[in-house]
Amino acid sequence: MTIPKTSAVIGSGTMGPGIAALLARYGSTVRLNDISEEALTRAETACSGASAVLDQLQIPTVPGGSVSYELDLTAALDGADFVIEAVPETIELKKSVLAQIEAAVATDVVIATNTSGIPITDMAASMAHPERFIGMHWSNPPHLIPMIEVIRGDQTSTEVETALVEIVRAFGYEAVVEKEIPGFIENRVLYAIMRECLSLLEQGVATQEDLDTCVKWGIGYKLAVIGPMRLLDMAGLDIYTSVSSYLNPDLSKESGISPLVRELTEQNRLGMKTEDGMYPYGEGDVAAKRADILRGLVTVRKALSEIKPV
Ligand SMILES: NC(=O)c1ccc[n+]([C@@H]2O[C@H](COP(=O)([O-])OP(=O)(O)OC[C@H]3O[C@@H](n4cnc5c(N)ncnc54)[C@H](O)[C@@H]3O)[C@@H](O)[C@H]2O)c1
Ligand SMILES: Cc1ncc(CO)c(C(=O)O)c1O
Repeated sequence: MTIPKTSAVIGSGTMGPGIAALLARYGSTVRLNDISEEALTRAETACSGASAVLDQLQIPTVPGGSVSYELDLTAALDGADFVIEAVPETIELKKSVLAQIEAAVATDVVIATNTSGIPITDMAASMAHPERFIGMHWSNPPHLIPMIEVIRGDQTSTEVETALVEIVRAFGYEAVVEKEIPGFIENRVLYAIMRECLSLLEQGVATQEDLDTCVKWGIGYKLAVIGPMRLLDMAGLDIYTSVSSYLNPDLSKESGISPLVRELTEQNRLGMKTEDGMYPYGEGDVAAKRADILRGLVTVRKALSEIKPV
């Protein structure tokens, strides 16, 4: 299966609209569903914005694609060849939505979940046809970040995995999770980085600004061109052995929530969504930062697409 003729995206919050816009760009007829009419209204603006970004990336429009906004789940799923679930990250809700989806589609329709890290096998436990269920973990913003993790559950069929990899390759890069583990690959690496950064901040080793500068212009810049495994070869495994022998025992072993994040969350200082978090945001700052982030991601994506993979 390359790009499915008819797709349904269930959940139209942060992730759903960008996913829908990308599938439509590649020619799929997409129905975007949500329980909230307000979310669907916002989604129209979000999809237009995502489509404009795809224009900036000069992603060609495959004829026939579209996004429609459907409050009724059954109508959204009617005739769908492919379904992506993108509702909030609680397994109980996801299981409930998956049951509703299964009741409305043919038994061979591939159902993918955009979960950030809940084991696929656990989610599939209550499904009638778990063989057609698979993890498809997009990264935010989904229409810009071309890497998508593909995660089998214990009962996911090989055919479904192959079909999903083919879909991802039509517009991006797949990273196949060979052994199911919470957080898969991307978020385990990201959360290890976040844990260490938060630990350094809490210890007073660095400020937010210097942490961001160090990671962006030191590690992030380098890792955008050289993956960590290639970097090991470039640095030399002997260097890694020497440094990790004293450094690994000293890295953060925080197994709970960062005390600083817990404190900020309890104060409802959640970040851009509350205009205060790791950084304060004045009037208009959030919209400006989001625009700067999009511009930066487009510029870097264009540059990366012009270099020979290392
Ligand atoms: N936000 C991210 O950075 C990100 C990145 C990758 C993956 N994810 C994962 O994607 C999923 C969605 O995340 P999000 O950030 O878009 O969440 P979100 O809270 O922004 O959006 C979820 C949407 O689902 C809707 N919804 C709730 N119950 C529903 C139902 N029964 N049927 C239909 N819609 C329903 C909500 O109204 C909301 O609009 C989660 O599993 C999350 O972990 C999030
Ligand atoms: C902090 C954080 N947590 C989860 C995800 C995706 O599952 C992201 C992301 O996609 O950027 C993230 O930043």
